Amino acid sequence: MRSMRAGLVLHGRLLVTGRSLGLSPTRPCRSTASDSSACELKSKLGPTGAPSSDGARSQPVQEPVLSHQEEMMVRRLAEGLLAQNRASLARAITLLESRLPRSRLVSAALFDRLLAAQTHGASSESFRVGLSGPPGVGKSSFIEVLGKALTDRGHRVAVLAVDPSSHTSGGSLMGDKTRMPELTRDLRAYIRPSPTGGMLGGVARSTRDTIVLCEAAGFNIVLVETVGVGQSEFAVADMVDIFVLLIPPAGGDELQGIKRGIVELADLIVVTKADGELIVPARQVQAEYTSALKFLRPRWSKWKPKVLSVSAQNGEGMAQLWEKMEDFCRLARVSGELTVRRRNQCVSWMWGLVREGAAEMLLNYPAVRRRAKELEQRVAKGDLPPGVAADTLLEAFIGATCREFPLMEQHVEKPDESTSER
Ligand SMILES: Nc1nc2c(ncn2[C@@H]2O[C@H](COP(=O)(O)OP(=O)(O)OP(=O)(O)O)[C@@H](O)[C@H]2O)c(=O)[nH]1
Repeated sequence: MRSMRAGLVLHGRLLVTGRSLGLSPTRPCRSTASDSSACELKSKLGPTGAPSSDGARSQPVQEPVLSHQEEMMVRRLAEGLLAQNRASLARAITLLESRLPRSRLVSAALFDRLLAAQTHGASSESFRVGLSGPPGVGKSSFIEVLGKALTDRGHRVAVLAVDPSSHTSGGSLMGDKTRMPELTRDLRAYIRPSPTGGMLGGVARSTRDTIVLCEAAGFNIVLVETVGVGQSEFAVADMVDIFVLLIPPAGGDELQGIKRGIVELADLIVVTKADGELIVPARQVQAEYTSALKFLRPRWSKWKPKVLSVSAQNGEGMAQLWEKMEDFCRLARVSGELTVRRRNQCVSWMWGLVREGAAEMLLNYPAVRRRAKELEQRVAKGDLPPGVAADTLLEAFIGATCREFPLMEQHVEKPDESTSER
């Protein structure tokens, strides 16, 4: 606790802005050893934004107290979510995606309430599936068929579509409901595009929290779909239980638009469109990947990545694929590795947000921003080693915060080593 306080004093701005962003003061995280989902509910806030991106000064400290209206909103949303009401889920996600400080405050309170209702117990039963593949590989057709098969078996399926290109192309291609017409009409399914503003690795920071909200609303299978753009696949792989890479039935990674390193992250590789004339090339690609995987170090003690081929057009291979996914889920649960993976993901997500928030905060000081430009140029020319430039920039940041909060300097305490970042 002491070290945490020191951190807050040292970065006085964090204290101020963290509060204005609605870091809930009410309760410490009550995560149990058996389930990291409580922490997921609790660690839902994105990076801080003060001073605001336009360089404006941060708001004065404001007590994160909800108005009566906001309290009512939180209660209604929580009740709606727990009653598996889709409209409440949609509203809760919209609230979560908002970057307005009050909205963050309200959504933090909502997560608090869900935590209090012990909904995290339910999410430990959920299964989070990441799906990625190059454009045109057949993701929507695949999800439509798999999703329908799952809802027919009684599962409740949420599909979160992350399209990192949507903020530049102006619209969310992946959110287009015509892509999965049957699943869109299915009352046991819920499809939602994830916006990409304020991205972490190309994935909306709210995507991860949206998974938790969907689980609270009773969706026991969450499919997170991403197109292979930027670093989005890597970010998605780090927020799911199983990561499935879809590959088209054509040779060569580059030809297929598959990024280096992504194959290593796949727990399952699925060659799509294995029908008609494409059966033979699909089987060839399957064989190529099967032998390539032999040389990779498995990420799980009880699971070796597998390669399958399927056709969304005629349904061939889809049942076997789901069987494999279930095998994976069972093994990962029984071995306890799933719990460990989720916990590690929470921690790494937290640090990712801290890094992103700290960089944002740092650059919001005009003086630091100016210094950064100058240092960048010197580093680019080779006049200054990057490490020295980074230290100089951090010093400029500390100088700026100390100038702003002169009393803070006197209170700077040595951070407790046991809790410092690894
Ligand atoms: N033969 C065959 N074609 C398929 C199959 N699945 C998808 N396709 C075709 O492949 C094309 C792309 O399919 P989509 O499902 O839209 O692929 P996607 O990866 O979602 O594409 P984006 O929306 O561009 O990311 C379409 O013309 C589909 O008809 C399949 O199982 N067999």
